Amino acid sequence: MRIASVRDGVVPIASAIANAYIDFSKMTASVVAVTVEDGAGRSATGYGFNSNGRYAQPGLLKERFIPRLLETPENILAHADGGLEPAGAWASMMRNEKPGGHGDRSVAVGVLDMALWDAAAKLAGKPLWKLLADRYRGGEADESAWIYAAGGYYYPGKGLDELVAEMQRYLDMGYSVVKMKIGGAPGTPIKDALKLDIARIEAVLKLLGGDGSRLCVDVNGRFGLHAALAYGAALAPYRLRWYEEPLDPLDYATHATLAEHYSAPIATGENLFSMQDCRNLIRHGGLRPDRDILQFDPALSYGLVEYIRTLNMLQEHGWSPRRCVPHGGHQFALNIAVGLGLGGNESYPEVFAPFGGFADATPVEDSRIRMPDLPGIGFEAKSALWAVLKDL
Ligand SMILES: O=C([O-])CC(=O)C(=O)O
Ligand SMILES: [Mg+2]
Repeated sequence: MRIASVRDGVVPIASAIANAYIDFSKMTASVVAVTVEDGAGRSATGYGFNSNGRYAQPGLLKERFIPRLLETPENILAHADGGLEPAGAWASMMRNEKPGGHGDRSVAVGVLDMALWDAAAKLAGKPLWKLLADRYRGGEADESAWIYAAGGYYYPGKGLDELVAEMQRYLDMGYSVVKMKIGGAPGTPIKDALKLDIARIEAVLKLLGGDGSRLCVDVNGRFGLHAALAYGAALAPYRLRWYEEPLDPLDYATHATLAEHYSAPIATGENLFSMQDCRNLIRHGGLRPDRDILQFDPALSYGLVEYIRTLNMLQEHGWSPRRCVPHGGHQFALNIAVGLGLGGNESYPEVFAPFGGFADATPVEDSRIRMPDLPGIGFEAKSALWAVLKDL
């Protein structure tokens, strides 16, 4: 087993949308293609990319992680089942990297890790979800994944009518749970934002028949404790599906205080990039394993090799993998959700194209989706994404 070649590029995913913390006017993604030869005459090319929210990492890839990946000793790339073991490549990429301070290097490694898993599944002639179920769950995969439609961004000129029309489109596509941004009406102080957001939330809830369990709201880490508590008190009567990233993602103590005062589900974790950071959230964030949602995104956080460490850590702390619903709306996390039995996956029906969204011929029914039976992650079955990746 040998890493034969690695190619990388940068593509734009810029758009005019904004959340409470950033706009996406200059957002980019790294894309990579990794070709692996198995020494028995077979080769496979896997593809990877980073999900939205962090930028492309061409410098880190070219200077450190691609050269180290190409130097991976052949003997650590073999899995006991005869296939490719991405953990060997991961160890090689992380040689001479100190612990802590995960920053953007976890994004660069995550992009390559995704491509390695795509190649591993293609070499095995199986979809990734099946390879994962075979390697880690005695062959047992879920039949489908729960997904929800994430959107509700701030956008120039977007008012209540446009917001409700957007959510209606998601319902028409087969989603029954939707997510919208709050806490960030452009140029609005947080005290005025609450009034505006309650009007936005009530407009969407009306569309959802008043059922709070069908609506998630996302603050993108903008609030301090005071605003998070004030919003929490206002949101509590609606019994929302979840209240996402209310606080700075690394400020665990404030999460613990919020969780004492807000009893409905809290979701967070899309900006935690290592098992160790996730463990600190679990140890110190006061989150509740019977209701809260963990959104660690393998594409941003050193990939699936690290995500498996995170799932093991969660198990040691009494958390079920069903509490995990990864951020990022990509096919990689969707395969992981079905193969490893997570609680579901995010979906972006209208934003972050072509990286958001799933295989073309997989309809959403009652917020659930089935997986195509195609070797690898399934990028080739998503035409808009494949049009970008095939040029690598
Ligand atoms: O707006 C973003 O940065 C993406 C996000 O939080 C999400 O999908 O939950
Ligand atoms: Mg979010």
